[in-house]
Amino acid sequence: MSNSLSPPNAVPKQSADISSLEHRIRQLELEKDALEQQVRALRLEQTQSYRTASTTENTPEALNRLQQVAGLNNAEIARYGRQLILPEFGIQGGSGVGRLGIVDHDTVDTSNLHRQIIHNEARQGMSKAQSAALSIRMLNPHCEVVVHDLVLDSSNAQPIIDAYDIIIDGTDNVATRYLLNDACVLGKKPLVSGSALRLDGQLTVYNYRGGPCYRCLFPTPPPAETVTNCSDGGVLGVVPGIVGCLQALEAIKIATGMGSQDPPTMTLFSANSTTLFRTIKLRKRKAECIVCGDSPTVTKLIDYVRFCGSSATDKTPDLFMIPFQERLTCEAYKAICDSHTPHLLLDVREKVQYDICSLPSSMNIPLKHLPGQIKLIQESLGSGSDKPIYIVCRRGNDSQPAVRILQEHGVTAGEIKDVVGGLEKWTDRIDPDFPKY
Ligand SMILES: Nc1ncnc2c1ncn2[C@@H]1O[C@H](COP(=O)(O)OP(=O)(O)OP(=O)(O)O)[C@@H](O)[C@H]1O
Repeated sequence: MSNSLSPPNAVPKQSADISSLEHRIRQLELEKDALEQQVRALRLEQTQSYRTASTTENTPEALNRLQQVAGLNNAEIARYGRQLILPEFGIQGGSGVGRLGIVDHDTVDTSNLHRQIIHNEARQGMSKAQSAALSIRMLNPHCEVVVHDLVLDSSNAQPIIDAYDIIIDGTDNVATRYLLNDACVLGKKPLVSGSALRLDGQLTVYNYRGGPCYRCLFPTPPPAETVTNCSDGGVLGVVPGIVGCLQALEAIKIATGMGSQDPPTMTLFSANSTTLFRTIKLRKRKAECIVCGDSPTVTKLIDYVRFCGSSATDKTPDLFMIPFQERLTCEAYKAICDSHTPHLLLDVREKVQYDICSLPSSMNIPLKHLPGQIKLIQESLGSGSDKPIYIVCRRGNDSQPAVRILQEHGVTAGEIKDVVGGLEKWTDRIDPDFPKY
């Protein structure tokens, strides 16, 4: 006998199952909202109790108690006093970060000094991780700093990530960003991610309190040739400083239990905009994300250089698109110039870089404009010409796709080759007076 509340026509079993599951999901979502509200209320209570505790903290007894509870000595209390008396920090918040780990494989370069103020003039050529550790110890000899002077990759990342509570990403390549994301999801660590380019910066906290991970936002890596870093695109010195301070702030808030942005947010900074900051709300890809979603398929670290099709270091690219023997060394190009062999030298850097310095008789067409300028190139060469085209860029990265673009557009030339190592190698090997920037 049918229930009087049932619809007149019986619903097929599968649809009934789906709708009851959907009903259950809605119930669970309501329960989740209620629990999140409870957590927020408890956090508020906690902050208020810190506040009450710290109102009595000006007495010697209270300072003694603070010293015992937080394990701080008098010198540290004197040093951090201004922060300890903040109601939002109180005793627990004041006890600081126990251990800082620094990962970097690179050495300090002159071009780093306008923005990476943890290094200085005298440290050029020194390991960046060592130099940063030195500066931190000079600021506070009690701080424990661990130096990881290495390229972080899938063979070594997980144990390093697992040894820390919060991970801060300031790297400059997508392969390492995906690596860090996956290692943080697998190791259940919040990832405070920051980036800066030209006049703009970005800040996001990933994988924190059920929020999205980097792959929720960027499920697939961008094509390698569309990614620009500071060395190619430039950066205003203060911008990474602003982003770095925001990253430090989020890390401190997470460490002290104040919590991070809620709901999860991407903060965009633009030195060129009148408001400077704007924010975008982020959502987790609950079902679809292959790392942090409902049915993850990435359960261990993969080869991120292959996955992204781009190198994890911008100094020694290890993914050449064109085999070395099909390219031209600086020495070979110098010989061509010395023998006055007719050719077209194409410089595919951005115009601002070309204006800083360029090789004689070169023609400047930035890589991104190349497909639209094929006719001009062919005209400069003379149609049906067997004159060769040589292509140069800053470091020998952009010149490779440029060769491919000309080949794909059917440019007829004697040969089309690019110069290995670009103008940087030209300075190192051929002309030390040619500016390096
Ligand atoms: N996989 C990695 N392992 C270790 N360090 C990394 C890794 N990927 C990036 N880094 C480091 O991240 C830092 C990023 O800093 P930044 O973007 O200013 O680039 P840079 O290499 O210092 O400068 P430039 O690109 O202008 O030469 C660099 O010091 C780089 O060595």
